[in-house]
Amino acid sequence: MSLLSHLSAARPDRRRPLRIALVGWGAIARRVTHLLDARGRDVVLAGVEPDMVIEAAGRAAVEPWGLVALRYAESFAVSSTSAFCEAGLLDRLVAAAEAHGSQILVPTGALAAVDALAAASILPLDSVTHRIVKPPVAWIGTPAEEWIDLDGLTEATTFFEGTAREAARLFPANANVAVITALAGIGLDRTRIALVADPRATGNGHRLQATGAFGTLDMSIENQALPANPKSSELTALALVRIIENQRAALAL
Ligand SMILES: NC(=O)C1=CN([C@@H]2O[C@H](COP(=O)(O)OP(=O)(O)OC[C@H]3O[C@@H](n4cnc5c(N)ncnc54)[C@H](OP(=O)(O)O)[C@@H]3O)[C@@H](O)[C@H]2O)C=CC1
Ligand SMILES: O=C([O-])CC(=O)C(=O)O
Repeated sequence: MSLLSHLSAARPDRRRPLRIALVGWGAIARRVTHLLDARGRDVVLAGVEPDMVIEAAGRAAVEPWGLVALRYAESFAVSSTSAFCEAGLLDRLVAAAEAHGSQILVPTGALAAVDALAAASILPLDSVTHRIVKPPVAWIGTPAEEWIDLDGLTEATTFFEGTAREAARLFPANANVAVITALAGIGLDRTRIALVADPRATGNGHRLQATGAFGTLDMSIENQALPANPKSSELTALALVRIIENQRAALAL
């Protein structure tokens, strides 16, 4: 076999439909399935032998499903990135990916400018801050309920300031993005997070600011929430669709 034909036999055939398996059947998974269906791309939901396993379930699902997925599939995409605030969990998944030649994918989720932050982190970064603003309804069922009067708020109120690790530990359903910021930039313990309840907010807002040798970054995004879950943004589902479609695209963006 010539070197060229050997190389071409080794790479995945992107003309073959992508077989995906979804873990979780909530707001994000349903929206992703609907969008993929509506766009008519060559993606097949597969119960067995998937190429890609996509977690859109919850923190508890990440390690058990990740370990199985990384053994049998090419890639495992994680939505509940707050799981990575648990010491050692990400290391165990990375070890599994290395052992089996598979890959952990961290979709950009509800966030923008993650690519720029990750590129910027090749040179030293001085600071990274991330402010998450959501309407009071999105903070129901979280510790915010005990710290502030969510029903009686008349103005935007910051109820948490701390590290990305602590934000993800305390707010698993609202601060997955804090971990994405941290992984792209300066880590869970140096990334500063502010969490805000704003009675005037109509969606979920993120402001990411970073300084370093690359220059400065200041990104704001106002996301529509998913109707089925006000804690989760539409962009999270869209980012998953993008990463899924990119697996087979001739032009990946
Ligand atoms: N990375 C990011 O930017 C973002 C990440 N997220 C995260 O993505 C995940 C999915 O969000 P969303 O769809 O809105 O959440 P939903 O609550 O709408 O849906 C979660 C689904 O996962 C199922 N589920 C929960 N735990 C497990 C488990 N251990 N194993 C298998 N299935 C499980 C639930 O089943 P049942 O109903 O039976 O409990 C439900 O079907 C959440 O963890 C959320 O925090 C959300 C927004 C942004
Ligand atoms: O959807 C969002 O805006 C962010 C979110 O819930 C999360 O990171 O968990």
